[in-house]
Amino acid sequence: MSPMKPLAQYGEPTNRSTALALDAADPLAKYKQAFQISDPDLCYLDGNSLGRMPLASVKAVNDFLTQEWGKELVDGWAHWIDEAQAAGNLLGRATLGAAEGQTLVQDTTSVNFYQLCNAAIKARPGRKTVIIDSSNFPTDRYILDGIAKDLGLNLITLNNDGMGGPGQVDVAADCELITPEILEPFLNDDVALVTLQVIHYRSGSRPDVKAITDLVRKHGGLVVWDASHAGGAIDLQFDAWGVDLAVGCTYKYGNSGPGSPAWLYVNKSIQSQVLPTIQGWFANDKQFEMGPFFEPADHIRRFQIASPSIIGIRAMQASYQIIEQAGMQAISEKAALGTELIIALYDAWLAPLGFTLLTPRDQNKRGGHITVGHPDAKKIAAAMRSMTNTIPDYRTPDSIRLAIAPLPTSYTEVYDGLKRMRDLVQSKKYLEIQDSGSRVT
Ligand SMILES: Nc1ccccc1C(=O)C[C@H](N)C(=O)O
Repeated sequence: MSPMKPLAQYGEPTNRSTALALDAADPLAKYKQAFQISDPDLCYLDGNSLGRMPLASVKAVNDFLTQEWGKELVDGWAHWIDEAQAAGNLLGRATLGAAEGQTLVQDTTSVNFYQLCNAAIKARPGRKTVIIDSSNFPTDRYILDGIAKDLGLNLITLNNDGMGGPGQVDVAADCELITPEILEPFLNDDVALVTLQVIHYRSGSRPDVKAITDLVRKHGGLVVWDASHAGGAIDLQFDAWGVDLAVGCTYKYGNSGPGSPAWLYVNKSIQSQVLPTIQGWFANDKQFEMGPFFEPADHIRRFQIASPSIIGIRAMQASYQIIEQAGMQAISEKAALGTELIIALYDAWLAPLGFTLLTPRDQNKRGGHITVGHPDAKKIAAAMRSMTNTIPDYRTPDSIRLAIAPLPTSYTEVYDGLKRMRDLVQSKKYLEIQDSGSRVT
């Protein structure tokens, strides 16, 4: 597979022929057919929230129902029992740069985050400070706040977006980005845990995972990374970067379906030092002896709580096999080029209409989505859906996220979506939009 050339070599970004030329040269173009495309006119730019459905998932789930559960009944457990680990190995290999035995596919990102944050804090006894940023995803902020209250810890919220939070301290960050320089003044021998996003959910910024992990380690603390918006979009190399602990979901760029099982990663080098807070029976070393005492396995299973969702795992495996085949290098390259196209169209079309760019221009500092700000963002995002057959998403207070999910999204889809967005805002027709009444944005 030959690598893609820089954007400028395909032509002027505002010409549709440029997007068509990008698609013609795209080594991943064929993968769009692997997904259900019910409406070919729809520009789906929200793969950063919920990925499209791979056609292979239908067969995988159906086969599970009829050939496994339906036929095998309880005997199926003989081969289902370790599926959280098998699925974890696939996900780790395909998307995390993780060798076997360090990843589990189970539960939700929230539960996995709770488990790993608690484990990290307890692995640093005597340390009483935990650090998060105010632009972090709500579930991470709320869960860490709960843990801090439970364990009597001092929670520092780095106020990098002006929204504040418990124990807030103001920091000057560009595009919300937490850098080692911003973080370092808060690190000392009282800090047990720092938790950050690999790709910021709102702004799309990407911190330097290795540099921050090394810095926190130098001060004796641990980092829990949330890679929900990064997995399947950028080429993660957790083993090589020395990441200790990480979590993420599988329903965004992982295309595994709404509520699909999430994952956790615990580096082999620290597995013996960290323990689960929710001591489920799957974590017990001799699980089927069902003994009176909890004795955790000395490997990744010590973080498994309970029965894996096999139906969810079958859908997830179908999707991650496609990702593995396509390869994260090609996928991350398309995310970089596709987001560059979005930025070029933003410069030409959106900036003159009063939009601002909230994502870094440096492709090493972003992932698969670009975020633009506008005072009428909520209305514009809703009108794009109902009036132009283009799906972005809105995030409070004033952001619209526009993503290229590299496997199912074409460059032309991105181009058409951005053009419809420009025309809509230029015409001011979006001002006529009525609130849909949905709780979801
Ligand atoms: N699980 C959901 C259920 C309903 C609506 C959105 C979600 C999301 O996951 C949102 C995503 N994490 C985001 O960055 O906005």
